[in-house]
Amino acid sequence: MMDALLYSSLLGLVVWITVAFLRKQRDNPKRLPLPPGPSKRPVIGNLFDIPDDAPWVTFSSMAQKYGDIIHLKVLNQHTIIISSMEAASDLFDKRSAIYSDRFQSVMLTELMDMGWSFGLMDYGDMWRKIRKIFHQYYSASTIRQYDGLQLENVRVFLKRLHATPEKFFDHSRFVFAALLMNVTYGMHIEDEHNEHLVEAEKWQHGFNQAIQPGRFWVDYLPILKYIPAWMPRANFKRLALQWRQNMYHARDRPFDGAKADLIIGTATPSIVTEALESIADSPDKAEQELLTRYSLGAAFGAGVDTSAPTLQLFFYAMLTYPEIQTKAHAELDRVVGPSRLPTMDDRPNLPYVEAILKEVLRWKPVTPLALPHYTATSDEYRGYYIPKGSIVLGVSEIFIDCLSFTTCTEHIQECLASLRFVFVISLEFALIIPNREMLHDPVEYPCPDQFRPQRFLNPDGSLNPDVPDPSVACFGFGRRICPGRFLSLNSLFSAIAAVLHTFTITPALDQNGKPVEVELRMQSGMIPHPEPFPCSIQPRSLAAEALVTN
Ligand code: HEM
Repeated sequence: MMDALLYSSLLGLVVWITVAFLRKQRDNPKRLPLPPGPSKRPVIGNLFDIPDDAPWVTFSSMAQKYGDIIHLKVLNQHTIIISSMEAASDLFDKRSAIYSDRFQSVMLTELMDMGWSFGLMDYGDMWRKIRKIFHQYYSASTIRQYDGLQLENVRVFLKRLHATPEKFFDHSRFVFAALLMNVTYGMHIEDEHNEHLVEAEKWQHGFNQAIQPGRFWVDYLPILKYIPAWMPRANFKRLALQWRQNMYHARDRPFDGAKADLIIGTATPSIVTEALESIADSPDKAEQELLTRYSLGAAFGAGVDTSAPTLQLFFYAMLTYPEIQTKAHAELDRVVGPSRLPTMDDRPNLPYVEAILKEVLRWKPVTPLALPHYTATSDEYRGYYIPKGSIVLGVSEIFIDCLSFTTCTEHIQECLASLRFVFVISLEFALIIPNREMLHDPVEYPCPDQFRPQRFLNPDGSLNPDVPDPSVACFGFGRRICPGRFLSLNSLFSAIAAVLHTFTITPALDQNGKPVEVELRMQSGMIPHPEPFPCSIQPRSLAAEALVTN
């Protein structure tokens, strides 16, 4: 009996090794080496080489040691770190069919049941269908119809800033959360305690944890998903269950509420109601409705967590560069005047404010690693073997490195010395744009660590179309480019113009009446957020105060 067991185990082992060997032969017939990288420990590989906090900092220093294409392996998961424009362009642009999939995280897609989200889906038919619906309602030509709602939400934002300026971080988040709920589901969110908002924020928090490669072991060792949630150390299972419930609530209740209101004729017009009406007579109505639910369900998570930190960084920029604020005030006074708020119709006449928005997006992009991509098949590149199913990341830490350089000359020298890192603000950049258009390329953007909106302007103050527009680059490129970018740019412009028109942002004062110096710190995560900092936000004048409060 024991012998039979031993023999069958040995046979099983031999079959397993043979299959693994043949598969390797098939995928890598030339027996090419993997790209270089730090040495791997037995079984766990580079598990302890990837920190939870700010992994791009580590990736960046690894790139200095190993070059612009690095291989890491954690348990059985290959990860390729790309850190040059040349490599990124070759892979993500020229071979986009191979490099456009997403990493199918067990934690996200299975345990949190987020496989429906097209932002996480592999490139394919389902992705195409759902993205098409999204595009229908958030495209450049559609979003202008939300201008009115946008202004309404910005008015609330200004009132909140006036009432509790010290909470400007929360208000900066709330304005986008409320806008997206408003536009998408027709909901009017009164405050942060709204139950749908609370659930959406919890889900978002979980998503941010789970999207970070290496954050949960189960992504490297999928068998762990079978561990029962009650077991000690199965915290990830309990968290996933909680976040999954938050997700169901946030995705479905607002949708179902709008649908129910539509049936009884009391619905506030919104994207959901428009979409449901458009498919009312469709033969495959049930399927269309499900796809619509999935499509719109992606907006909140993708939109709030990116737009909010961008607005928070705007406050930091204004605090740090008061002379820029003064120039923006002058433009707004001249174009808009004291008796009304700026509207989207003013936008073409406010090039300086437009340049401020561009510079905020360029200065500190909030998606330094974009979203991880995944290889659909194995590939050969520069004589290296890139295994099928590798996570492929671009390192963009250079923008943080740049901040530490104080003078322009020093900065340029350093950036030029490490130019390959300049090229990797996001791996998606490589899909379309050439080197010269990188966000911190010191040739295109001299002194890139400095906040200088005027870099986008001609001497006569008009926008200079020859300066590469960072709003294109920071939203990714190619097949996966951010489909919410039009709404995002409009709403960011609206909020920034309104704040500049009505408030002055200055350093907060300490107990002795001295200005508090602020050192910006970024929190870790795939979408690093600025840590809260103090500042004073006061109405610019009595007329401005009246505009805010009336
Ligand atoms: C400052 C604001 C924003 C930034 C910086 C940003 C940036 C990005 C980036 C870098 C990607 C990944 C692109 C890629 O993988 O190549 C992305 C994807 C996405 N974004 Fe945005 N985004 C912003 C706002 C928004 C808003 C407001 C929405 C919704 C209305 C949105 C919806 C999405 C969706 C659904 C995806 C997934 C697309 C896909 O995988 O096909 N984003 N975004």
